[in-house]
Amino acid sequence: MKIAVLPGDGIGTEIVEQAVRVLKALDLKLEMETALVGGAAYDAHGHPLPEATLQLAKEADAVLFGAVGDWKYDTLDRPLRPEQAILGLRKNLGLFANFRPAICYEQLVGASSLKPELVAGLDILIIRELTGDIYFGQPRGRRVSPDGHFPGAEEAFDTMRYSRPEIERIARVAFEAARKRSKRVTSVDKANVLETFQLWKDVVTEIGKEYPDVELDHMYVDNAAMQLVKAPKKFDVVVTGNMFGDILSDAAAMLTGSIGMLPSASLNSSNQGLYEPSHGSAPDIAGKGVANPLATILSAAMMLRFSLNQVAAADRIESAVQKVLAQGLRTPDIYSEGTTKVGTREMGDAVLKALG
Ligand SMILES: NC(=O)c1ccc[n+]([C@@H]2O[C@H](COP(=O)([O-])OP(=O)(O)OC[C@H]3O[C@@H](n4cnc5c(N)ncnc54)[C@H](O)[C@@H]3O)[C@@H](O)[C@H]2O)c1
Ligand SMILES: CC(C)[C@H](C(=O)O)[C@@H](O)C(=O)O
Ligand SMILES: [Mg+2]
Repeated sequence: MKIAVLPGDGIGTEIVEQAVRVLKALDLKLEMETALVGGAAYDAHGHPLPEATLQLAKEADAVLFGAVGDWKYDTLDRPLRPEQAILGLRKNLGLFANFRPAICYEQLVGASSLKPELVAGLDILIIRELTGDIYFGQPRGRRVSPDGHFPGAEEAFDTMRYSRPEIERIARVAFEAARKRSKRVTSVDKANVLETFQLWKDVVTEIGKEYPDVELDHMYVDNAAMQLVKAPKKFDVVVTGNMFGDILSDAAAMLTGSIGMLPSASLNSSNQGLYEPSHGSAPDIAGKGVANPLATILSAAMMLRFSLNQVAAADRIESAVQKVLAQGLRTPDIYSEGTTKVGTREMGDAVLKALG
């Protein structure tokens, strides 16, 4: 089983290091090969997603990804910016289905910015479409405005678009996932304003008829953002487009205590997957050894479960994470009084030890 390990930038290298240590300790005969990606690859090779890195990812059974980006690259031409690496991997590998489970572990109820009773027992799954929407729609660009409110002014534009098959396949992913959980799907859209999301709603409703055992409801994204902080436990599986999913999953992260707790899996139709924390390279804390590695370690567990068919090993990692939280160990992002503050590496050490 071959894993492409792409740490990337900022805290990406620190957190992936811990996940790799955990994977190695499992004795699974995993072949891991590391490559540069993002700003690190740009610095070394002049491109955020070098051909060799893309090739490695394509040939691997799964990809373990850290994070990319730093403010210092924000003035580069867009194709050279670090973020294009993760977008390019998603597109090139066809990783259209992004799973972002937001689980509030019992020990972290107090770490959430919401009242404990709102998040205790929370277990929701955001399924984000990952290769379409305004992220990839053409045309896009900057130009002199030919019309509009200010003809002749500089303007920029992007295109939001979804095709029926793109919506059908992500809807099926959501309904199938719901069948294994509490059989409820909330489809989040903006059909009251956008054609793209009227089609989204129509198609999800049609596919829903193939799953009569799953209850489907629809919610506008603005309301969904509000409900997510008002009564998050009312949700089970949430399915939505690329951009709304990006925003709602960061919001959902805080229900779990920290964005440092939110893992993710991005799958294609052959179950090849890329596994990464939902957060970014966190330049504000990079190099300080304080980043929370648990989202990445939990992403590695998802990799074992979804792409490598190593369910027992995935269980071992997830129980080890629960154990270290029960021991009271906390990186600063999830720290609260009465617990023990540890750094990235110490948290990795503790998970290793707790693997048993
Ligand atoms: N998939 C990715 O690679 C990815 C995802 C999101 C953002 N980014 C990039 O990361 C860079 C920084 O973006 P941002 O600041 O908006 O988002 P971010 O997720 O990197 O950080 C947001 C906040 O959360 C904190 N944080 C994030 N991960 C943490 C962890 N594991 N432990 C503790 N605290 C953590 C950060 O310190 C920061 O205060 C940008 O260049 C952005 O484009 C990359
Ligand atoms: C870095 C960026 C391209 C990425 C996204 O917007 O998808 C990130 O925010 C994420 O959530 O994975
Ligand atoms: Mg995001």
